[in-house]
Amino acid sequence: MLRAHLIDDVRRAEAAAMAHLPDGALMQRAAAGLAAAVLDVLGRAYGSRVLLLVGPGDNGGDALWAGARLAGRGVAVEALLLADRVHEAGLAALHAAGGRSTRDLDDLHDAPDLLVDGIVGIGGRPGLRPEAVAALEAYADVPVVAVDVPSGVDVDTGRLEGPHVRAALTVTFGTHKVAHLVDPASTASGALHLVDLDLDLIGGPAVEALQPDDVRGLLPRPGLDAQKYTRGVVGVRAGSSTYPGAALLAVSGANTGLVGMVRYVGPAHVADTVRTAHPEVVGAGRVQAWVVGPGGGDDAATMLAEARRDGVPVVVDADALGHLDEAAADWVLTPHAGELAAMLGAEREAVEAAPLEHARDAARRWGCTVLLKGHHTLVAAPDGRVRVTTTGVPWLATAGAGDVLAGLVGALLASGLEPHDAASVGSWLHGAAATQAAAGGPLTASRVAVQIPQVVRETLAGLG
Ligand SMILES: NC(=O)C1=CN([C@@H]2O[C@H](COP(=O)(O)OP(=O)(O)OC[C@H]3O[C@@H](n4cnc5c(N)ncnc54)[C@H](O)[C@@H]3O)[C@@H](O)[C@H]2O)[C@@H](O)CC1
Ligand SMILES: Nc1ncnc2c1ncn2[C@@H]1O[C@H](COP(=O)(O)OP(=O)(O)O)[C@@H](O)[C@H]1O
Ligand SMILES: [K+]
Repeated sequence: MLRAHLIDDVRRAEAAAMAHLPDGALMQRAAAGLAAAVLDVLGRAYGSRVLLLVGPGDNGGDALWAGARLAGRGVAVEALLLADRVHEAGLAALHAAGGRSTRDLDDLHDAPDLLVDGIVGIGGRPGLRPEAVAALEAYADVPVVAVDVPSGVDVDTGRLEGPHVRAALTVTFGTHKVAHLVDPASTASGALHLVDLDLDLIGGPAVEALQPDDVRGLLPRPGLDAQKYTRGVVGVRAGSSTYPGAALLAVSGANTGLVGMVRYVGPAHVADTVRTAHPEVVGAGRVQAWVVGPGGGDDAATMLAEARRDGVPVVVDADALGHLDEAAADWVLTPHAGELAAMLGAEREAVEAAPLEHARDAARRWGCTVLLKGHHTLVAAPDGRVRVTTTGVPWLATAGAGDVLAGLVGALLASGLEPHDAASVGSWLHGAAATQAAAGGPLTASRVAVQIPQVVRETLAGLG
């Protein structure tokens, strides 16, 4: 599991570690990891040029000490000092290793190969000062390696307010931070590299992200004595004359072999189309979970009321979300930002600016799991736990992809996974299937569903 902690928990763990370590030991570990990661990006030391952007705190100190190490390896290192006072020992070390520093952007001429953003770290307030913005604008085409976090982002919430760094790589220390994983700040973090500081983090993670091993441990697999009914039956109530395709896509997400049987209930002509494409699918009967809503149109309210009567877990998606007055604890709601905004009486922009806060609010409000779709989909539980999906590609933002996801999550619920696991494992598989199917190019929702068994196969085999 990849875990992200809040700043206060990081500071507590750092203080505990420093109590029994020599002075500066943690910063040296951080700087060594940072220098190694920068060298990796540069590919060679001699002939490379790096510019450090240095702010007033220990984040700047990390950058300066790493700069000293890089200068010692033959990299041409300059530091632009963006504060009246910077980390003294770090600056002295940089100078001693042959690096140079200035306070004036005009002293710098040729563009470096790489910027190292040591402006602020976990002590930073959101936004950047004009001097920092000017330096970033002067080298807008140069890739940035962020130290700990891209400066200017709101580290604990993932919000973006005001100017901030856009990193190609963020080298972080001890544990991940919320802004690395949660939108919109995750889009400013680039690739992530964690330098282990051997911290003892006592507080639980603020958010976590499933890794292939976690998914392998959670995936349902049939026992030797399995029968189709013991593996779970999922039912899909979706589609209408206006949107017959949504029924097909939801069924294709449900019918990937993860349960013993799939039922479809909907208009007769839609049911015919569904069974032509998926001959395994049967009609009404007992299920262990329902998927309700994709393409339901005006029938969505009835679909939801009928599914509710069975007292089994329900995935509530798309049109059905507009008819939700109450939910049971074992339900999963799967809105995108626009749908969640309507559910909460908020503006879509407000949800997009603070998805973590809104997903948590919704999970508490309805007392069930809420899966908020987006670039990094969030799965929030009513007790505040949140998982974030880091698989997937932007090509997945395509019509019908959400219908496939709803079907897949429903199948995992029917197989017996608890709602938080079903939603987060489903979202992980959905993203991984999209990445594989897209293979660097465009994608349609149908292709995502077709790819799911292959992703399951590789995950079970430990190839993920
Ligand atoms: N906590 C840890 O476990 C470790 C922390 N280290 C480094 O220390 C950093 C935290 O250092 P600090 O606590 O000194 O804090 P920062 O270096 O993040 O900066 C805080 C300083 O920046 C100023 N400031 C705040 N917002 C600003 C803004 N938007 N623009 C300009 N100035 C701003 C503040 O007034 C304060 O002087 C971490 O991010 C990491 O890089 C590492 O050296 C090693 C381990
Ligand atoms: N920028 C993005 N990067 C990766 N995945 C995305 C991005 N934007 C949306 N997605 C994913 O694409 C899918 C779109 O679903 P949804 O909005 O419900 O569309 P539809 O209703 O047409 O099926 C969701 O799984 C969502 O997480
Ligand atoms: K930084």
